[in-house]
Amino acid sequence: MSPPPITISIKRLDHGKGLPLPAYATEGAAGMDVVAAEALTLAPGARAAVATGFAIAIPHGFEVQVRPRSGLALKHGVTCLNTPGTIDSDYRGEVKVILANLGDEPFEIARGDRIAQLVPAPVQRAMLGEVDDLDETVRGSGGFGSTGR
Ligand SMILES: O=c1ccn([C@H]2C[C@H](O)[C@@H](COP(=O)(O)OP(=O)(O)OP(=O)(O)O)O2)c(=O)[nH]1
Ligand SMILES: [Mg+2]
Repeated sequence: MSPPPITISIKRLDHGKGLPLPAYATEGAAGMDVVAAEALTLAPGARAAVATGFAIAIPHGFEVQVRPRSGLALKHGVTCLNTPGTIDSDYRGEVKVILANLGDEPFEIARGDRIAQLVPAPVQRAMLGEVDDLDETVRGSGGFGSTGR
């Protein structure tokens, strides 16, 4: 059983009027698909912060992750460069999707195209306890492939 849904306030900006709000495509979808509020062409190797036409207020203690769509990644090499993007609960500006074209062809985005998905998540905060020595482990400082392929 998943926890009960949280309510995220959403405000359409002027250039977002007439666009569908983010929505789950299927009953079991984890992410709400979000559409572009502007048309643009992403050249190979280019990146852009794509307008969505809305702003949100996330309840304290939660974030919203902006994740790529696998279809765009596999078919066109188009992904969210900063994946997963982080929308802070205190951010009130326009939500943007930072898309990068890692493919070989220019990628055309039309207003209304689904470009990413939004996944809310609880935020675990931490306090830092500064020490002179950390406890010892078998791994120690081994990392970055130290256990083999
Ligand atoms: O994909 C993204 C990532 C971020 N943001 C917005 C919301 C987020 O709350 C804010 C800051 O994001 P982040 O903390 O990742 O960027 P930063 O470079 O650390 O900027 P800041 O100094 O404003 O925190 O930018 C988006 O609209 N889309
Ligand atoms: Mg930040």
